[in-house]
Amino acid sequence: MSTPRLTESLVASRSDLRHARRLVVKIGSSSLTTIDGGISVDALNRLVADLQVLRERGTEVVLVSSGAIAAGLAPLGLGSRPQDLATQQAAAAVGQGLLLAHYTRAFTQYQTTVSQVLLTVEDLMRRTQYTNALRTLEKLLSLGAVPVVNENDAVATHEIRFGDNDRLAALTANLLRADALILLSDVDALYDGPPDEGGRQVPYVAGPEDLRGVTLGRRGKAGVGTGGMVTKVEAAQIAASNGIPALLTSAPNARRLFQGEEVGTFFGARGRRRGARSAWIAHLAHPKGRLTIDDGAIAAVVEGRRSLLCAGIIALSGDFEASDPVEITDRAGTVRARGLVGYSSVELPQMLGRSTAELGANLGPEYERAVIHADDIVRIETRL
Ligand SMILES: Nc1ncnc2c1ncn2[C@@H]1O[C@H](COP(=O)(O)OP(=O)(O)O)[C@@H](O)[C@H]1O
Ligand SMILES: N[C@@H](CCC(=O)OP(=O)(O)O)C(=O)O
Repeated sequence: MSTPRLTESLVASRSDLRHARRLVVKIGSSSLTTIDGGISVDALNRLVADLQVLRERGTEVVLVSSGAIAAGLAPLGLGSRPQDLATQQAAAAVGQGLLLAHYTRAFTQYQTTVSQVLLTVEDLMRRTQYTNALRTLEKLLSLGAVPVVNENDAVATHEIRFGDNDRLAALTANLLRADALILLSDVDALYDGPPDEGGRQVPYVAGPEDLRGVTLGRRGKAGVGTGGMVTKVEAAQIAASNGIPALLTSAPNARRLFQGEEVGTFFGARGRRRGARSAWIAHLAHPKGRLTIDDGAIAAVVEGRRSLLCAGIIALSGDFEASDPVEITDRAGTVRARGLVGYSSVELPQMLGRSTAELGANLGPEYERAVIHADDIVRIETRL
């Protein structure tokens, strides 16, 4: 696998987009569909032409495209987006191939090869699978192919599916250490309230404090998208908190955005750029258990970035093995960090509250290790 790209993002403002080495661009169903719910070949061709502008100036592009379910509706004689999972999956299974055929045709005009990468959350939750996904995507990019990513809807279940492709795109941007995440929707920017009810544009979001007065709607007027603005802002926040700026605008504005014009909403990157592994711990790994720790341990682990020692653990729950991901909560139950635990849930109860020296003396020197090493802990920003 190639070396993780830990250098800072090259994108600090819209005008820096021209210098981006790698961008993850996500387009939602509402931007790819016609009024009757089918795929709009014109919209898709326009997007591909815009992405080609990026590629021609040397930017690697990964496209996260929704639209499989929409593309499958007409061939199956379905009038509108189905509500039940089985029919959605059937529509996606029919539509995904058609969607990719449209992309293949559109990119072929520019002699560009496309590839299809279908992911489930499971793929990114298990470390070996996420490493494989990363390696495949890196290889595709190095070979000059454009990865077109979507959720593997046909096999995903409610329990394991990504909330939506906005989140999938943010996680893909993290995985690939992109310079920015671009979210293209049917709305030209984030508004401080529903745009059709007089909301005003928010051009810049520096952090969660800028979102305090903002009302986010769930479903767009087109009715074909799944997440509305809530999931877009969550995705932007995931990226930004991992050092990757995010830009939100409408698909027709993409060209102007790529040229550095002041369109859309820019979510400034905060915090340190995390390696793919830290991002995995923070956002993907499915926690197998929970450790509740006291105030002193919160200060050491969350604020002081030190390892978690046994003496600070008040309670634990769950069934986990050594090296499994667990959540670290404070006394109030708020998740403050995640980490890869060094002991199993069978070993830990007898160790609780004891000092490292005591553990070494009573259980042997192999128990003198921290419960979670500082390198395996990722702090979680308090959610919106
Ligand atoms: N505060 C807000 N700012 C901008 N758009 C909003 C806001 N609240 C709700 N929306 C709606 O969110 C919609 C975009 O979400 P969605 O339909 O899921 O798009 P996509 O298919 O691109 O994922 C917009 O059409 C807009 O009407
Ligand atoms: N994977 C699904 C789309 C899921 C989704 O998040 O849709 P959207 O909110 O329109 O980006 C599909 O291809 O139809």
